[in-house]
Parts: sequence; structure tokens; C-alpha cells
Amino acid sequence: AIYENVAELEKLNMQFDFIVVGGKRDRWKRRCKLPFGERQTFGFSAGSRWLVIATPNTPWDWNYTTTPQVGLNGRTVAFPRGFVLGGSSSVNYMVYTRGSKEDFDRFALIADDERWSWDNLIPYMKKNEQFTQPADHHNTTGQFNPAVHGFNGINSVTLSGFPSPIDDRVIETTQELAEFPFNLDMNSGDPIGVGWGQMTVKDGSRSSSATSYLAPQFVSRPNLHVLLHARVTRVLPTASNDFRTVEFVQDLKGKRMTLSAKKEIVLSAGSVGTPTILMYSGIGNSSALQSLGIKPLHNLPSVGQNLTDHSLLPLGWLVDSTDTFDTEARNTTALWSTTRQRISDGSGFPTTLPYSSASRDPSAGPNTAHYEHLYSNGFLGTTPPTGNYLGITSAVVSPASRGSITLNTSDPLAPPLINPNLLASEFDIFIMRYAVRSALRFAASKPWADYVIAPPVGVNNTSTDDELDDYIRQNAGSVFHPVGTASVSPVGAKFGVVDPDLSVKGLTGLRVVDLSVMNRIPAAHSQAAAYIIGERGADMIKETWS
Ligand SMILES: Cc1cc2nc3c(=O)[nH]c(=O)nc-3n(C[C@H](O)[C@H](O)[C@H](O)COP(=O)(O)OP(=O)(O)OC[C@H]3O[C@@H](n4cnc5c(N)ncnc54)[C@H](O)[C@@H]3O)c2cc1C
Repeated sequence: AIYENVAELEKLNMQFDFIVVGGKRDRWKRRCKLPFGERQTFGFSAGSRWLVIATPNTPWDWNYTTTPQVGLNGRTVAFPRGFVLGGSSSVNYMVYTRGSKEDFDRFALIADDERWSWDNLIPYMKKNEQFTQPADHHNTTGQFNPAVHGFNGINSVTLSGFPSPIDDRVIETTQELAEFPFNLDMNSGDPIGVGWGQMTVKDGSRSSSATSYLAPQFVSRPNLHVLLHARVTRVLPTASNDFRTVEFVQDLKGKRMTLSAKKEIVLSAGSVGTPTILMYSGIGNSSALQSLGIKPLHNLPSVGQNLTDHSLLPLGWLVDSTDTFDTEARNTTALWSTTRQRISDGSGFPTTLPYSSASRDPSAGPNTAHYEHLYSNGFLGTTPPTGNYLGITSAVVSPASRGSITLNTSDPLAPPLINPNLLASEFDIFIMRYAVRSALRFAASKPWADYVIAPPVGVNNTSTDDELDDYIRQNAGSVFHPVGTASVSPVGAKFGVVDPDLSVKGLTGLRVVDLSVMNRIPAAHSQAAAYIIGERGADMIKETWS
């Protein structure tokens, strides 16, 4: 059931086995709701009860802003996070991309745990996914590869059900330029190329963790209790090095309350929320916490470090058409298809360029993209007052830059300092520059000759590196894919925040199950990875308590 006020819960006089912080997914909630026999199969006691704590659901955004970004000429940029049941999956752009096989194999390598390899995660991808017909029920043959998808999962993924006037030209470009090979399915583990976009949509509506994992049939289960409007301030020790209590408020000026779990607290508050809660709880870099007046309880210097995000630059080419979304509500995100590209195939970059050594390449391997293009039938940035546009938005998807989430006060209701350090590394600006030039080549190719009228203002074929860099640093922002602030590392490692089973290092009763655990960012939009971690983490919890 869903509760607005903790008093309603207190009346039930219940004890909870698990408390999940962050209104999100998850499979494990389903399991404990299965009929008694099956529940026994999964090893939960008949009395298992679950509580999901969610933030207030209006307004829908935490309204964060980054710190001044060195790589963006000192600008600060918006850093939205979903302030709603379903978290950012309820507010995101719905693009569904998993990343490369190499992305997850590297994750497993760094974690020193094969459970995180691509091959071992495929069952969880399929468990999450319910590939459905697009809204217009068009023939999808040749637009995706059914063999790599799940059809019986819970979260709907589909192809666009709304044909776009630029579709044919994009596909034609894949036949025209070797730089943009056609890729039947970018979710096969081998994402390089241009193909049809997939998105988390069902029958034309958003499919999020709230509409899927927290759908009425699951929320109505008798042992799942969802408390809304509950902001967790800290996790508290129940005994030395054992954290099974959450402290929270329902009113920013109200009293702090606590709830304890018999088995575990699961932090699913995301790459900003999770490290913030840990640090306010005294779990982090002890000397930094002490200097803020926070009593250090457990020294884990990696908490909040290694923040990694994708940077993004929308560009618009003026076109000879009125049939674009610019003329409608200008915030539509009619993403059509995407391309992921490497600078060169196989062996790294041209040797005349800096960062030519493969060992300095931050991408996960030769089949992992450095950058992405999003083609849209309209400009994805702030639309100019007049004109219709072909949008090509570039993103650096294997960045070298690293930032951090830190605190500057001991008040757990204060926002953290968010520094994704976008485009701080020379490597990342080099990739963004390359991606922009690649977009110029794309739009200058034959299929666009009778369509594109002019290149983006400020960016063209004769732009020098310095001019492009200036333009990029002045106009780029974030794709809102933060990961890595509570990273997985091997058992016994001196770095990292959680062990490969996602339990917080050196503590009992506390696990992290969200994107903050990804030690490297996948070269993809991040929600698929969040679902994969949710599904895999759920089984790890089950394994612990069977
Ligand atoms: C505007 C936007 C567009 C995006 N577009 C795409 C896209 O097209 N495709 C894609 O794949 N990805 C996209 N993403 C990213 C994707 O949605 C996220 O990577 C994913 O949802 C992260 O999941 P998470 O569970 O780690 O964190 P989140 O989804 O952020 O969930 C964290 C939850 O915890 C709650 N929480 C945080 N702190 C507390 C606290 N102290 N107490 C209680 N609750 C708390 C939050 O309110 C939220 O409900 C987008 C993100 C944004 C913001």
C-alpha cells in the first residue's frame, strides 16, 4: 500500500525486514509478494515486509545545480534528478541503451567478480525488459534484433510508434558514408553504428520504474509499504558497524523520525542521494567529515568520489521544411535514432593526436563508443525564435573527466556540492570536437542536400579547434547520467565503497543498489544499467537471506 504519512504506518505496528531508500524499482519487492509457496522458494520468511521510502512527488525535480565547471568556462549547469516515485526514470527522456559488452566486462574486471560481466547479466537485462509493439504497430522487421531482447519482463521497451520525416534520410546516410554504418540493434552488446532508437515506452506512454515495478498489482501486495514524502537524512548505527536504522523527515521543518529494518537498509537514492546520505551519516572521508562537524563513524574516502557523467552539446541545422517539432511545443524530445562511434576502429586514435596510446583511452574497448549522436526532427537545445531544424546532439560517452559529490555543511537537509567536472579533461573536449565535426559531415552528406539549408550558427566546416572549443565550453551541459560515487571494488580493496555484492565495505545491514555503484560509466544512457543493477542486486539480497 502507499502511505502519505508515517503515522498511518505506525498504526499498523509492523516491523520491516527491509527498508529501501529511494522510490524506485525492484524485483525483490515482487518476490517477497509472491504466493506463499513461491516466497518460500526464494527463501523469504512468511513475515517479510518491505518499505520503500520516496521523496515528495511534487515538484518533480530536486532542482540541483552543479558547482562552477572548469571545463565549461566556469558556468554552472542544471543537474535534474527525479523528485518523485520512480526517481529519474519518471522524468527522463526514455532512451533505452544498455552499453557495450566491454562496458560490463570492465565493470566485472574492476570488481574482480564475474557476476557483473555482460554474459552473466544478460538474464537480468531480459528479466527487466518487456519488448512491446510500437504504438502504431508498424512492421518492425529490420529495425531491431529480437534475439537480444526480453519479452516477458516488467519494464516496457519499444521502437518509436511515430514515424519521423527524417527517418529515411538517416537510414540513407548509413548507406552513403562508411563513418556511419547501419547497426540493426545497438543493445546487442556491440553498439557501434546508426540504428533505430529504442525507448522505455508502452502504448505511447512512459514506462518507468514507478509504472512497472510499482504498478498497482505490486503496490497492493500486503507486505509492501511505500511511504511518500519521506526524506532520509541519515542511516544510524544499530550496533557498532551495523547500520539498520534510517532517520527521516516528512516535513523539512518537522521532527526527525526513525525506522529500523530487521535485515537490511537498501540505499537506492541514486548517484547524488546515496553518497550524500552516507556522508551525513558519518560514512566517508573521516577527516573531511570531521572538519565539517560531522562525527565520522566509518572511514571510506571513496564515498562521493569518482563522479562520472556524460557531457552533451545540442546543435541545429536550418532546414527547408516546416514539419519539425520546433514549431510545436519546443520542449518535445522526439529522439529518433542514435549513433555511437569510435574515432577509429580497433586500435585507438591516429598517432599524430595526443592520447594516442590505447592505455589512456577511457573507453572500455574497441567496440565501445567515444561519442554519440542523437538525431532529432527539431533542435534539442533552446529553440531559436524562428526556423525549423535538423537536430544532431553530440555526447561524450566514454569520458576521462572525474568529479565528486561533497558536502559543505553538517545539515543533512542541505544540498550537496555536485561537481561532475564536465569536459575538464583534454581528452573529453577533443572527443566533443570530433563529434561535432562528425555531425557536420553527416549533415553535409548527399541525403541531406535538398533539405539542410545552413549549418548551426557558430559552428561550420571552417571552424578552428579553438573556435569549436570556445563554442563547446560555452554551450555544453550534462546528459544527467551520473554514476560511480559509491563504486564497487574487490573484496578487501582499499578503494571503493561497496563490495561486489553491493554491501557497504566494513559494515553490516547496509547495501547500495543504484547507479552509484558503477565503477565506470557505460557508453550509454544510464537507465538500462540502473535496472540491470536493480535486478542483479535483488538476487544478491535474496542469496544473502536464503
Ligand atoms: C532529465 C533526465 C533525463 C534523462 N534521460 C535519460 C534517457 O533518456 N535514457 C536513460 O537511459 N537515462 C536517462 N536519464 C538517466 C536515468 O534516468 C538515471 O540514470 C536513472 O534513473 C538513475 O537511477 P538511480 O536509481 O540510480 O537514481 P534515481 O533515478 O535518481 O533515483 C533515486 C531516487 O531516490 C530518491 N532520493 C534521493 N535522495 C533521497 C533521500 N535523501 N530520501 C529519500 N529519497 C531520496 C530520489 O527522489 C529518487 O526517487 C535521465 C535523467 C534525467 C534527470
